[in-house]
Amino acid sequence: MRLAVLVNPRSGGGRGARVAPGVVGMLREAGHDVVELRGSSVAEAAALLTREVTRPAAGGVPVDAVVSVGGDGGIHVALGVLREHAPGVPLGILAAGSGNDLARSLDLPLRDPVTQTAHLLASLSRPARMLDLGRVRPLGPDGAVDETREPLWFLNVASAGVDAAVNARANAMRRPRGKSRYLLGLAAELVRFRGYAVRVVADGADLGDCGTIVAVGNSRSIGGGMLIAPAANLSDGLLDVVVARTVGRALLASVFPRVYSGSHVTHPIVRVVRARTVDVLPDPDVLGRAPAPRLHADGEELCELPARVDLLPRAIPVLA
Ligand SMILES: Nc1ncnc2c1ncn2[C@@H]1O[C@H](COP(=O)(O)OP(=O)(O)OP(=O)(O)O)[C@@H](O)[C@H]1O
Repeated sequence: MRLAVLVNPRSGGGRGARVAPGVVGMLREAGHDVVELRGSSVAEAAALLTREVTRPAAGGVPVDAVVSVGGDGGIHVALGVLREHAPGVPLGILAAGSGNDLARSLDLPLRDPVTQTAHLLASLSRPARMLDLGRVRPLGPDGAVDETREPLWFLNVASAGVDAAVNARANAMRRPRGKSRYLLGLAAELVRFRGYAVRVVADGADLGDCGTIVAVGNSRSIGGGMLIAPAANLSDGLLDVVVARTVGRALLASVFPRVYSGSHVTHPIVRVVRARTVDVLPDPDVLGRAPAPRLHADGEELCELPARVDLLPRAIPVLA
């Protein structure tokens, strides 16, 4: 098979760069024709992959699968290119990031690159799993989808509550690497927490003040295994919407750690609903809350509010 391997050298504090040569070597030894792509930025990586997957149109050799060596951000880049230029080409995942939440949800091996590559090789001979693809579209002032903007894609969880604010903080940090960034970000956010002015409408039902947690889950975890939407299923055609109303700092500090195990969903301030279409809207700041954070997903910033989140059911083939 011809495989395009997109390496994110920055992922996992350099783990992507370290494991890539061994991964590519094993794939070649197994008889695959591998082209390794390494950009120094997201834009460069996307351009390299676009060139590779659009070669067939110019009479070149078609790519049979794209493999992301990186974290959820690396997968996000590959996903955007595949969606736009080669929607039928399956995506393989070699988890080499800090959080690796999609790989966790798919029960892929996370640690030893030899085991990971062996798993990837085996998955190449099985039919791909068709996963629901999360779509985010900014809304215009009239409340309708702004058709002048391109849709944004995600596989894990789209958020606009405390988890998005923590994500924004973690992304802005240069150090430490890995999961402890999220903890530091959480501590910094908790100190000044006063709720966010955000409201959620799920399949037409207004869920009201959602000033603490707004998580729209296609899959279940964020931040390296925090089970924010513990019952989310990647191929059920539905979004698991997990929200919590505005609460004080002390209550938030006692409830939020339960996200690690997923047991927050049984707390009275938390509501979970399943929906197909979810509008995340700025709320008038009547309670002295902070402006809502921008919508984040797969560890990346997506767009400002208001925005509509929905799914394309079983739209993305993934090797798992
Ligand atoms: N192919 C790429 N080449 C260069 N930079 C990339 C590429 N893909 C993503 N990036 C950038 O690198 C950052 C980190 O990527 P990634 O998410 O893969 O690693 P991580 O943050 O260590 O893992 P995780 O998201 O699973 O916690 C992304 O936020 C993005 O800005």
